[in-house]
Amino acid sequence: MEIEVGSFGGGGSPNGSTMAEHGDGNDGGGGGVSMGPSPSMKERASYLVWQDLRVMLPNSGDGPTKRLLHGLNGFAEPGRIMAIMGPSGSGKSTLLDALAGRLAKNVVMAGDILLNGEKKKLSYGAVAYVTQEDILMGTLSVRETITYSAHLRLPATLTKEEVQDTIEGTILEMGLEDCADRLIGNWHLRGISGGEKKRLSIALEILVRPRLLFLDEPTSGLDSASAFFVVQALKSVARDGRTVISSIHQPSSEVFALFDDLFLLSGGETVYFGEAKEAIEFFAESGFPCPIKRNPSDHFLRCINSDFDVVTATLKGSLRVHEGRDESDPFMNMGTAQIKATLVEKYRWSKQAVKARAKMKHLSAIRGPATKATTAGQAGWWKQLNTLTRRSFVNMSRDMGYYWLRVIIYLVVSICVGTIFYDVGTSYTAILARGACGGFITGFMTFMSIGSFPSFIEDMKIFTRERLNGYYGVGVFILSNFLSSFPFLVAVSLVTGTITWNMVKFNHGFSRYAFYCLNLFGSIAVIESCMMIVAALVPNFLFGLVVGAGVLGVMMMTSGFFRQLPDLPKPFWRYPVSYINYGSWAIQGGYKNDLLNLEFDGLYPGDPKTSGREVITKLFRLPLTHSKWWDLFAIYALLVIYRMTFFLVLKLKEKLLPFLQSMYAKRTVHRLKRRASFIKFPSSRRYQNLRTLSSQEGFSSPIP
Ligand SMILES: Nc1ncnc2c1ncn2[C@@H]1O[C@H](COP(=O)(O)OP(=O)(O)OP(=O)(O)O)[C@@H](O)[C@H]1O
Repeated sequence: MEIEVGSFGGGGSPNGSTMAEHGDGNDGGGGGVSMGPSPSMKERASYLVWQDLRVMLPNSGDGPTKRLLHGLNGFAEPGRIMAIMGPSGSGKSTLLDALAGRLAKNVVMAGDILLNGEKKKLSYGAVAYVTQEDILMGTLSVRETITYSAHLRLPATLTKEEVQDTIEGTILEMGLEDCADRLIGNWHLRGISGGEKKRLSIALEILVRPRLLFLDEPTSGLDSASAFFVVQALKSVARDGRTVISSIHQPSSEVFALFDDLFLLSGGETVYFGEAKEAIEFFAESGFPCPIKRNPSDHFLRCINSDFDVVTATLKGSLRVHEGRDESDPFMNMGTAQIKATLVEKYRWSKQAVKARAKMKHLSAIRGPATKATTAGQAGWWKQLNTLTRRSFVNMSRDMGYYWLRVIIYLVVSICVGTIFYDVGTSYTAILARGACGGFITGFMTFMSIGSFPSFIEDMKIFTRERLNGYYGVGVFILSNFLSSFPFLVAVSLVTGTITWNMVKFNHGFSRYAFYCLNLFGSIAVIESCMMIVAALVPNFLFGLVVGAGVLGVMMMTSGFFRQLPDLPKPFWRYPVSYINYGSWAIQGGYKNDLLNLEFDGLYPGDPKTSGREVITKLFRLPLTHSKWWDLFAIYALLVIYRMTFFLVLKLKEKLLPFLQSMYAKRTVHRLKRRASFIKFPSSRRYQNLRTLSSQEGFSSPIP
């Protein structure tokens, strides 16, 4: 039997707990009276059912496969909010990630996930996911953050007023009106509180009214009042007809009372799944009643957290425990492993499990609107580019560490260079001085771009979060990043170029000055791109800095200043490294720009003058077969190539890793299947061992 979404309000559910009938969980117009969900709720309704969901960590060797989730069954309904609870390491995040299609690449998933009756794996942009860490731009205010997000994701067909209404409505819904105009805050700006940040993270995800909302421990690190506020806000999101699933760690009793459903996990197994308020009854019936004054969630976790075994074992030897020992306390007489095993077994035959199985069967037959990406590609490409560029520019201009600090340092170092090489002249010794000064400016001064690395890392974090939620494409991000940084790079190049040019008194003429600044700009822009690639590949602050510095060091050494280009070892260093190194082109172009029509004094008075041409070809051993403009062109071509490489790196990270993941998964499954077929007709000697192995790996075994 197939049932249309929304057609169940009249009591088609086996246990009568459909969305329309949860008085506290819907606002379908009836305030708890069974009037059925509103049309908009019907459109948004998402029923998620998971059957025999297993997640395994395959062992590449012959060791056993670690099972992270053991054949879990469950469902989530619109209008309700579900808590996934369990001790640390019990598999909460793994379950959440499996349902949201965000599992790590190194694990294998089996089983079915049905969304409105259709078997599918949710992926990028299909659902909203709020991560544990709040990844936000600290330089923006709450309203600005939501506004930029709205312009990035809301359909272009909406009018300005409608967009504004959505923004203000979301701010109100998440209770952010008091802090709407405050900055979020970063290392040098005091900003909003942790609870407000979390509500802002949720606001960003509910902006486009997703049908399914996943949250990974949204209350961690918050005090009880903030945690209550956050979950209360989630409850109102669910009441709007959305399906909300959240992992949660040790909620207070007030917070726990807000959840409609509870999925209790221990060691990847279901300890309890059903209505949250029935869990107390289940535990009591299983022989582990919750003491009157204890927070139910604390009690549940106390029962199944094996870490307590260690604590109890330690305390058992101490006087305190002997004196106050209560033999009737099950925790003193049973280990948590035993309690957990009892609960898992009892749950299997409990009335809650029977009810859940019937409900799953019913929900699996529901057919609703197909799930499409909630967010991706809704705003037009140009609008996304415009919005991202503006947002990134505002961030760069407000973040002291992004460019301003660098502009100041460039200014100071330029003055230092200008005073050290002041009016360098055309004496014999000036040949070396001009070469060294040019080498320093194109080599070391551009090296200082590494100072932006921490900001790049932050940018990459925001990109990753937004990309995973399907906000925009890789190309838009890369282009907007370059466009927003453009004015700052121009400023840095002009400041450095103007000061050093005038103080050192390089070869005069406006076109030479323009070339000098363009050379500097191109070099800095290439280094920025190079650093972005490093930030994408090594998204760790310290390692990234080390790798970035190493790459730039190699570029400096192969630019032709420390070791002349013809002397570089031909394989590798000369070809191709020096050719893909902006520095070698920058130095060649810079020397041609400065030296070509100059004449230098001889070593001793009366010695013939040395032409700039001779200096370039004989002393610096650089070819004059192409003009300085070709050198400049090569730098800008490298800039395009580096940006394209950045694009490819991001794309490969996004596409290649899942591909390798599925290849690896297939290989592992194939290996396990081969073993399973091998045990079809086992010799009696091996029978018992293989049976154990097969059941350990979680694959249905042909062995009876
Ligand atoms: N991608 C992975 N690779 C290796 N091990 C993993 C992976 N994902 C999860 N695990 C392991 O699976 C177990 C469950 O991890 P998970 O993060 O789901 O637990 P959790 O209940 O969310 O814990 P916490 O509350 O501490 O976040 C842990 O032992 C963890 O080390």
